[in-house]
Amino acid sequence: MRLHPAVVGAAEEVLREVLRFTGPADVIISRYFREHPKLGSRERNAIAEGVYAVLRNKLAYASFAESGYGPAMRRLALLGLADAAGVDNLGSLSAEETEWLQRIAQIDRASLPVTLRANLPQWLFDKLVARDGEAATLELADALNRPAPLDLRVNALKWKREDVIAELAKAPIVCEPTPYAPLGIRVRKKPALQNLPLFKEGAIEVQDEGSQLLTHILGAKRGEMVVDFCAGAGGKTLGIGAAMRNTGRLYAFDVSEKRLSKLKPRLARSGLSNVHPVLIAHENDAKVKRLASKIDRVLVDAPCSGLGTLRRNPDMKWRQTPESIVELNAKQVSILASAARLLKPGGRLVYATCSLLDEENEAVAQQFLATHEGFTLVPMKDVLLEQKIALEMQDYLKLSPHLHHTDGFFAAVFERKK
Ligand SMILES: C[S@@+](CC[C@H](N)C(=O)[O-])C[C@H]1O[C@@H](n2cnc3c(N)ncnc32)[C@H](O)[C@@H]1O
Repeated sequence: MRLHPAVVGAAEEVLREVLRFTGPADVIISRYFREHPKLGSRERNAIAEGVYAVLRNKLAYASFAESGYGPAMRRLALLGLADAAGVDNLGSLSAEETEWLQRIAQIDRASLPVTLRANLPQWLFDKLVARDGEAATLELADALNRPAPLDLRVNALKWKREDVIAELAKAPIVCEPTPYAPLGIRVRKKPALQNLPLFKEGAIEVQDEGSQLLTHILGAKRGEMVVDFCAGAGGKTLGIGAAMRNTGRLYAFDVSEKRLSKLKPRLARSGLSNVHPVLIAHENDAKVKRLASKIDRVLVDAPCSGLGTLRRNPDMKWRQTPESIVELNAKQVSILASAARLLKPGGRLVYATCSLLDEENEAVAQQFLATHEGFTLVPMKDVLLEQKIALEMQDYLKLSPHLHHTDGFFAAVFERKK
């Protein structure tokens, strides 16, 4: 069915704003939809997916848009919409525009120069090629430039995974268990979940399989004292609280009141009563210091470049710069040092990011070990064995979309010496 002709102008307007990179693309898109309530759901979907397609393929599309007709922003919008909805579903195109889009569709992407195929900013492309080589970088870029599947986590307090899969099948929603995360479900298409009874009663949450694995790596147990240092809206907090079987005490720290406030309704749905959200001013806040040496496990899901989540947030690659990575790096080191003071002897500290860059990952872990004699590295392969997770890793967890079909994640586990 053809889309309303207004989608092209709307996509153009949204793109103009998004490509200024003054804020996250999802926030700009949601605001536009709030301000334009008459747009239908198919149109909204095509506009959002079309804008995301431009962000994913920006370099290649900019080169394609050197040919074509009409204003440059319209050409980009048409390329994105054609990718998201198909040329035949776009109404109101001129004959030349349709013919142009059909010509572009014939281009063999493998014949493009490597930088256009990768669609990464030059600094990032160069960094990855220097580390992994060109072939592996292109494979990684290809996986990062595709939309992510929809993964769910089952709330183990309330349901078993196989029962949720059977219940979803009745909807009917086609899904399967995730290969590595024991409570994960991968959904084939992207159905609306918000109105499902399973969602309303807190049996499921949307969470990438990689993110779920971090919760298991922390290994929190019944009755323990645990801190989720950078809890945000609580993606991982909810999984940790359930792993603790709603016992013990789980502090959810964050410096963002807005993000922590999004945790509240999720907590209410989850049935957890062991979680204590705590707004802190910074990582050295007195509220943190009060818990020094009292905690069994701390997760530092550090603020990072987010370059491992480009499947969901393709704008991040254009918004990050080498300078922003340096700033984030200083924050990561400082948060990790403060979090380390919380641990009891024998306690475990997990440092995690959704970055693909060594300077946010191994380099931070190695610097931590070099400056914290009281801690040792627990090799990731041992942690995964303890948790019965069938993933081949050495010292660290390194998940990558082209190898594991998850977002890109890194994790290191440290233990405070007894
Ligand atoms: C990667 S996000 C966390 C995502 C969250 N753990 C989840 O699973 O949904 C990083 C978080 O760190 C928070 N943050 C930034 N600086 C911080 C600091 N100094 N101390 C604690 N949290 C901080 C940010 O507000 C953000 O919510």
